[in-house]
Amino acid sequence: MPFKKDSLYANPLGEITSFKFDDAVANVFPDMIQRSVPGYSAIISAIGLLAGRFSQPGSNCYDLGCSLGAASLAMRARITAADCRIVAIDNSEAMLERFKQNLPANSSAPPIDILCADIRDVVIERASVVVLNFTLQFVPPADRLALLERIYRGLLPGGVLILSEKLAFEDVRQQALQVEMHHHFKKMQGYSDLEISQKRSALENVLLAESFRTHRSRLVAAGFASAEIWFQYFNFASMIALK
Ligand SMILES: C[S@@+](CC[C@H](N)C(=O)[O-])C[C@H]1O[C@@H](n2cnc3c(N)ncnc32)[C@H](O)[C@@H]1O
Ligand SMILES: O=C(O)C(=O)C[C@]1(C(=O)O)C=C[C@@H](O)C=C1
Repeated sequence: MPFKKDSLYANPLGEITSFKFDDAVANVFPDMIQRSVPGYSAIISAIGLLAGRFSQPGSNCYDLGCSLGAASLAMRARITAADCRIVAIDNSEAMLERFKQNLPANSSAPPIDILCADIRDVVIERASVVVLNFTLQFVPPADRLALLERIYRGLLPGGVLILSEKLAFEDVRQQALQVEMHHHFKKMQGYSDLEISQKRSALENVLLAESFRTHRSRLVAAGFASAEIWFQYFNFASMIALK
């Protein structure tokens, strides 16, 4: 199934419906995320490097909200610890169908189990690496602490959570500037003003971004020993939380 250029918001839409990870989005997702998230490729590569560093023999590496499996594949290419298993979970059938169809066979690399489930319901166990790459922002805020607590409990000593999110800023001028610069980034990637504004409306009340301060205090409340940003490009950041 070839992936196409994202033009979902290119024409005026009478009514803008809430953003969903449906067939239409899954069909264009690699192009959409690459042109929408500044630094996406760098983050995916680094997830592979971090999985190489943190994976422990006989452990599970989770990709929560895996979409088409970019982070799972980056981890698979870098894990050298024996008997690891990658568990990739998403609740979008449209995404997982395409992930399975495009998964290159590699019998010498860790197996990837692909599960269709809500990440708020799955058991996390014997984990050395857990990835939430632009997924927590779509989980209702009231459910975020419980999810992070379950991840923390499922991590082995020495385990890591890689949490990438669109950020919000407490300072009003910072917030306005970073959003403006993100929109400039999207224009540079070929999106029109109409595409940018219609997508923004579709994401309203669906993608709920929070500040780094909120993320860090929640991670600490969930049990993590420390949490730091290792990458940021405007209002998109990736954090490392250590057990
Ligand atoms: C922005 S995409 C993630 C991109 C992907 N991690 C990557 O690195 O390419 C967010 C994904 O999270 C999934 N998702 C959102 N909420 C979820 C939930 N409660 N349970 C499972 N998957 C969820 C969506 O279906 C979507 O595929
Ligand atoms: O396009 C935007 O403005 C975004 O916020 C980017 C974003 C994300 O951060 O997940 C939103 C939805 C799509 O899944 C791809 C990227």
